[in-house]
Amino acid sequence: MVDIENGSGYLFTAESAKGRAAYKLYASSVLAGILLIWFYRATHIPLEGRWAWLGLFGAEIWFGFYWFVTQSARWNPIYYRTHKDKLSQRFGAQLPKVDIFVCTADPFAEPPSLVMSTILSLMAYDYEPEKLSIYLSDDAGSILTFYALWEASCFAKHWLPYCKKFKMEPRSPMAYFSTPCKDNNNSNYNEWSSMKKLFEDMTSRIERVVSLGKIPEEFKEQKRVSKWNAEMTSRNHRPIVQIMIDGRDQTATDLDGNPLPTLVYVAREKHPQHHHNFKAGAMNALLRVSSEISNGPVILNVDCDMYSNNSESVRDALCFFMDEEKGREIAYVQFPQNFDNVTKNDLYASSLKFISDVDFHGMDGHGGPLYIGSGCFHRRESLCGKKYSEAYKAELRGDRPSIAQSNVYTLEERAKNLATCTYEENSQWGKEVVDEEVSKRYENEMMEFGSSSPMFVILTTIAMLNLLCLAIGVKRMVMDEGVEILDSLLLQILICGLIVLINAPVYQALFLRSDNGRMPTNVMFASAFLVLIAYMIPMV
Ligand SMILES: O=c1ccn([C@@H]2O[C@H](COP(=O)(O)OP(=O)(O)O[C@H]3O[C@H](CO)[C@@H](O)[C@H](O)[C@H]3O)[C@@H](O)[C@H]2O)c(=O)[nH]1
Ligand SMILES: [Mn+2]
Repeated sequence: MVDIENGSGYLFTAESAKGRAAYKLYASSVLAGILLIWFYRATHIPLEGRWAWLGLFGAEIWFGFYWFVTQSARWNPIYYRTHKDKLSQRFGAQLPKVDIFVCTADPFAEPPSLVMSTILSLMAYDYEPEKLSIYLSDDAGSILTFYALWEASCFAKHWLPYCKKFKMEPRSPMAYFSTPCKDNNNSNYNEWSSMKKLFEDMTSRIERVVSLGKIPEEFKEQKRVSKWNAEMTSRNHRPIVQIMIDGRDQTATDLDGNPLPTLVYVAREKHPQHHHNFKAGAMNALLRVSSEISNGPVILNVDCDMYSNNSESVRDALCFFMDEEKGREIAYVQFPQNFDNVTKNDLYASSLKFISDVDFHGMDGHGGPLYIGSGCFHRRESLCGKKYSEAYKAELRGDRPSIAQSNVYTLEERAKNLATCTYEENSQWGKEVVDEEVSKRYENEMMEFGSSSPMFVILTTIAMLNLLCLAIGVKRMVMDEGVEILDSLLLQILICGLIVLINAPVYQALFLRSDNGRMPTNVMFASAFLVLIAYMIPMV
């Protein structure tokens, strides 16, 4: 997508990874190895055991092909660097509006207190608040989440000035207050602890409301909650669009008198007869609703369980979109995802470290990786079906003519009509409830096998077969033939030993564990049967 340029006028530059010669040397040695194996195989066709030969050769060709394909994502990793200083110099107050979509679906599986920290991390972006609009899509249509959003909009009046003053990261209050105050200055510390207190009070109010399942009476009276009634359920209700903070409102300011970003609550219509298409359906509704209210030409989408850990992300993304030379070739700018809740050794490699540190940079050398669903900035046009053409000149400068000249009520009414479910049907949306024991095992880095899956049968069969072979090999060495056996079988025994070593968690799950995450008995029997067959084949 982008050439490697160092030109001083660019808003972003791409750099090739360092140490490529060493990598290429290494890759060549692997390639030589693969070719030698193929050569050996092709020139050593046995008279007997042709099937085994064919199987091995097939596997080796397949491996070689697989290895070759993966090189495309390793060969030329690209690292981008943005020049945000130039962005401000060049565009000043002419930067575009940005609409941010946060999706939530269930106030019990995705606690509103957590979702609000996500919202606050986005409201606190280092970007003109007049140009930011944050939409919370609530697929549960829950008044509890609505209440939480109102709490967050009040807390934002304290939080945004605090972020501005201390320029700290991350700006998710939950993440920020999870570590002790690093400031030794007394008055800063006092400010920190009173802010923390405010935040904790808000969180406990939200949590209380969620656990009681109903909102306080005084809130009911003051706020416009007439849209909720006793009949509505999360699966069957009219669309709700409520502008919580209207960015155009001169009186909507934080404690320092600075404007606040626009904040909108959206619950698209749900009806049992229409499929709602999960997050994709929510995103479509948000696209339409936001086009009526703010119509920002740049859209960021964030899952409610992911906060933004860098307040400059908007400016970073705009460096790509607004680059005069290359910007028009870029439809979306994606940020890597990091996870806080992985264990020390990341038992399941769930932090996607390898993908985001290696593969994605590798794919950047070929036009960029695929969209991973969250933490991604899109041009609105690219989501609305606009086709790329060479002649296209991206126009993101300045404010677009806004449709939104009307008052809040008219706007909400118009937006509501865009959030109906003409083509969305009801469907089961649920999340697995996390079992206490399962999470304890996860904390202790014990792998979860519990369910009987064909994958575990294969795994167990290979593990048991190798254990058996190792045992037989060792027995022959100790009891029968002595160490001479190593002359012919050293490599086999070594490989067997290695496989046994890496399968330690499997043996543990098979023979030593008694918790529910152990290997199911039927998997053990199926594998034992397969091992027996494999063991007997040479005898017939
Ligand atoms: O009916 C629904 C279902 C889900 N969501 C939201 O969609 C997001 C993603 O759902 P989650 O359960 O967190 O799925 P993950 O597997 O964690 O998400 C990954 O995979 C999804 C695609 O399967 C992508 O959309 C996500 O961005 C990506 O992070 C969350 O914010 C949900 O609240 C809705 O808004 N409506
Ligand atoms: Mn998620």
